[in-house]
Amino acid sequence: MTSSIAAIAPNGDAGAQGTFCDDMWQRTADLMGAIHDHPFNTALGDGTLERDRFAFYIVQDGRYLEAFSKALATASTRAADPADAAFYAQSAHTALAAERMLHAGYIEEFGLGAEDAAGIATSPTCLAYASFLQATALTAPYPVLAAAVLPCFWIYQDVGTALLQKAGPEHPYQKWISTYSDPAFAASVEQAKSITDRLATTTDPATREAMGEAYCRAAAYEWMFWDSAWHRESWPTARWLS
Ligand SMILES: Cc1ncc(C[n+]2csc(CCO)c2C)c(N)n1
Repeated sequence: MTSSIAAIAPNGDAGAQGTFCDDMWQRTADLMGAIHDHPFNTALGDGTLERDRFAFYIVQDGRYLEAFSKALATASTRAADPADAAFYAQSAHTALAAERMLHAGYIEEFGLGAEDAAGIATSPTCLAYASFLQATALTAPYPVLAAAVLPCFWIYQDVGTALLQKAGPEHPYQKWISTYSDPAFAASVEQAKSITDRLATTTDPATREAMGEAYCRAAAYEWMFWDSAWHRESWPTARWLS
């Protein structure tokens, strides 16, 4: 099964039998395998991930979370259903409050001061993913925005629960793993999925197709985000302009 964006069937035909989420899970099956097998995640799982790589990831992720939280806040303002609006507003808060607390703990543990972190440029991949989400939030139909934010929830739960199977209590990145394998987080993933499924069934075929593209694009960015942290991605232009 290919997971390329080009493989999305016109008018979402491939998903005619299943829910939108089932359809997306199938289309991204190969990509999900690559995310689980990525050296960043295998090293994160067996506890051998170098601190510098994790620190780079944490700093980039802090920037990502600021942008992602704004995209969620925008989803809240655009949701017609008050329960959906409350869910996205709550998630916008969680992204900044709970997850950034996790980040602040690691930044302190790594001895990275605010100035050290400020000296690390936002990576091309982090900026691209954040910009994609914010552009989608402001210019795409609301169901497309719901699809674009879904991989962030769903993929982290999938990776977090897989890592939990491998990690013992003494694991160096235990707090990160517990955040994303927590049953309370699983409940929020279910809610994000059910909102998106409902929107997919009530929207027109062209919008449903655009939802599929947005989901796949965001899922691709999730792989790229791990990969950019593994390589500590920098700007190729950094020697001329910093
Ligand atoms: C690149 C990247 N993708 C997804 C997450 C996970 N995440 C970020 S905000 C949020 C929803 C509200 O808590 C979730 C699940 C992350 N940290 N970094």
